[in-house]
Amino acid sequence: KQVPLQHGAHRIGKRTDADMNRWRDYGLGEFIHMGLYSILGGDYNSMHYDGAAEWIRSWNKLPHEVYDNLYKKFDPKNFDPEVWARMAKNMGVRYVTITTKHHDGFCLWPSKYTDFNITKTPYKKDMIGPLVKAFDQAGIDVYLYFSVMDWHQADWRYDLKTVADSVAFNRFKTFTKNQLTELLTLYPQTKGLWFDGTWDNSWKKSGAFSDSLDQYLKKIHPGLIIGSRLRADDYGNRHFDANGHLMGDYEQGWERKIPSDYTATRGNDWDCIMTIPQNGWGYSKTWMGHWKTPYELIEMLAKCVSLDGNFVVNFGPKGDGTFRKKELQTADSIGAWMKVNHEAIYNAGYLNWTKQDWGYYTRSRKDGKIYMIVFNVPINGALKVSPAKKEHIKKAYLLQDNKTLHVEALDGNDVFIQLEQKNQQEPFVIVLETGQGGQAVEGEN
Ligand SMILES: C[C@@H]1N[C@@H](c2cn(-c3ccccc3)nn2)[C@H](O)[C@@H]1O
Repeated sequence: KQVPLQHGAHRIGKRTDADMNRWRDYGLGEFIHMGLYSILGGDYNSMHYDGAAEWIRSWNKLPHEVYDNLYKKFDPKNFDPEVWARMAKNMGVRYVTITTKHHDGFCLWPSKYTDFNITKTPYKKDMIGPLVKAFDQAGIDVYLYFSVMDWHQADWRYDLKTVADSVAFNRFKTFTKNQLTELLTLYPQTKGLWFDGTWDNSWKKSGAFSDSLDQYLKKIHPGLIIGSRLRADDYGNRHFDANGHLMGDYEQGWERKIPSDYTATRGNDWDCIMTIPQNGWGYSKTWMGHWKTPYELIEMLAKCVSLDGNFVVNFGPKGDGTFRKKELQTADSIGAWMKVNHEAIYNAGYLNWTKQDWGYYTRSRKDGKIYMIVFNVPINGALKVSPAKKEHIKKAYLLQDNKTLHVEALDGNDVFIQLEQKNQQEPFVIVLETGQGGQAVEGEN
């Protein structure tokens, strides 16, 4: 039963314009967290903050004014936007999301709405403009991360309990709208805005504003892509309105987690953003716990694309503007794999065949070609494939060298695909050519 809403979803079902179709086909993306927190790297006074490094300002051992005065030290001397763009290109990403202002309120662009910005630092120069230009020239689409929650602004409120709260928060809303207008005006190449810091009651009570802000931003920047983390509906629901419809162009809730299966995606567009360490987005001198290997990240990428999503790997450059070695190596390894196997990732999505243990299926949205991205080769070297009804496997071959593989018919239209050499050292892709109807391969007599 649907309830009447003033500020619910603007559209039911996927956005199908050219900009969104391009977004849907990205496959692989990159997130970059750079800010004052990058200077500390998760440490202060030789103590290590074991929360997420970009949240160190919230640590009771670090006085707010000490953190806020870090702007006097912000000087990424070794920052080179071309190096950042080349690294992304080499990794094979097709979109990048960069922090313009994180929760701490420090702006990496010359905002005229607050002095807490990069022009007041020893570095002085705008970082966002050169980055947008460099990525744009590298053919990588740019999205701008913007935190609504802003710990530096006196008018920010976690909740609206009094009239005074609402008066202050109204000023804050105007400030927010002004900064967003400024970003879209200064950097018109931007394809979308990535909102964060919208989980508090103050914003949940501002559904009408978030609705009008979304519409305003799309009016001044047609085609702009905004995920589901911006809006709240009439009742403070986020991501999905009271009628279960997604508010936003894609579901932006998958932070460090991946849908278990296709049903969990509710048939919406979505992407998953993922840290290489267990948690922590800004640079941290000591990565706590497990660092995901390139193969773990490639498996997450394959799983996301197999479920019609994109996968976005986060990097946290150091305060000097360079990346730690481990991150460069990770980008390199993923890039090497993508060079050989990108056909199974770009412009590819969900295939409704039964999931098998050896890995993930993707189907090209361009030509319908089917890919098997294999991570787990069974002991007997036989990969089971159960096509949907009426689909038959005509041919199977390795993407990397076009080597045809033997296909053995089983019951119905199931087959075993036989692998000769079982000593695969890394995830690999098999291409399947299918035909409709008829017995595609000779059964073994
Ligand atoms: C993209 C990531 N989102 C920010 C974040 C998420 N959260 C958060 C807050 C409440 C519940 C769960 C997660 N806190 N900060 C992280 O700091 C990083 O920017």
